[in-house]
Amino acid sequence: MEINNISFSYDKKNDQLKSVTSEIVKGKITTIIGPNGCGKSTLLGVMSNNYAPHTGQVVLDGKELNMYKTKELAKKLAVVHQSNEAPSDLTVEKLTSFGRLPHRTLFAQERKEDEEAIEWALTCTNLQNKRAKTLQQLSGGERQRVWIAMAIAQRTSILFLDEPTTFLDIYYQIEILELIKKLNVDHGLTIVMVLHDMNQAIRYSDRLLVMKNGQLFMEGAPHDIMTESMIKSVYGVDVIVKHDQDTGLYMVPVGI
Ligand SMILES: Nc1ncnc2c1ncn2[C@@H]1O[C@H](COP(=O)(O)OP(=O)(O)OP(=O)(O)O)[C@@H](O)[C@H]1O
Repeated sequence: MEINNISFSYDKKNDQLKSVTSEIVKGKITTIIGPNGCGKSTLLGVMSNNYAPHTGQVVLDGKELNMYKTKELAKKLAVVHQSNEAPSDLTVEKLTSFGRLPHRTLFAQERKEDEEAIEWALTCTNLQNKRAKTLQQLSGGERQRVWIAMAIAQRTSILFLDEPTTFLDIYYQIEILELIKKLNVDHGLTIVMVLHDMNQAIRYSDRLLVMKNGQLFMEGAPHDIMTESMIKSVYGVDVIVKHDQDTGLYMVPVGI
């Protein structure tokens, strides 16, 4: 996916994205980081054709995003949004099956291919035993896995996740990030996610897009770009960057 000179405004006065140019590399995990309000979710929204940029274009597989029909794009790209709501009486299996809608025609019966995709999604997310449960019977971590199951049941090669670990305790955060990694390594999904935790971003990403004030401030491999001066410029926070033989690169905030 190519992101070519994207500018976007919600109110047609101030640009929330300013001339953003980048590339999402196939088969890699790319994480968008940056301070609150810098435009991470907005960029994800433009990259999934939710918002139309007023300049520039996003090109997926050689075709501009706005040239795709909704269903056609939904066969290539799935999104797990920041907050999700569903009627509380729907079961895990039913919600997961909604991921198949782009592949079905009106009134069509579920086909073998749909059943297989749903089973695959439930297995990947370890929800087979929870399939008959409703959302309100699940923990926050399990609920997040249901939204991921629904998205991957779409069987796309690209998966976007906006802050997938928010509101989860550290155990469930790691569980979700390990699941995302597995989807990337074992199933070849191209991942683009937004994260706030920089140490998790370093650990789970091949590439980082660092945003500041609606602009792409820097991009590259975590080891190349995560420096004390970069964090200070972007977040205004003093950090110490450490290299550990076992855990790799990590950073410790020391003040503002
Ligand atoms: N629907 C909207 N209408 C108008 N302005 C919006 C809308 N959504 C976001 N904004 C504004 O656009 C800017 C970028 O917001 P965005 O949500 O993309 O930032 P973010 O980096 O994802 O923030 P956070 O880390 O807090 O989730 C902010 O100034 C925000 O107030």
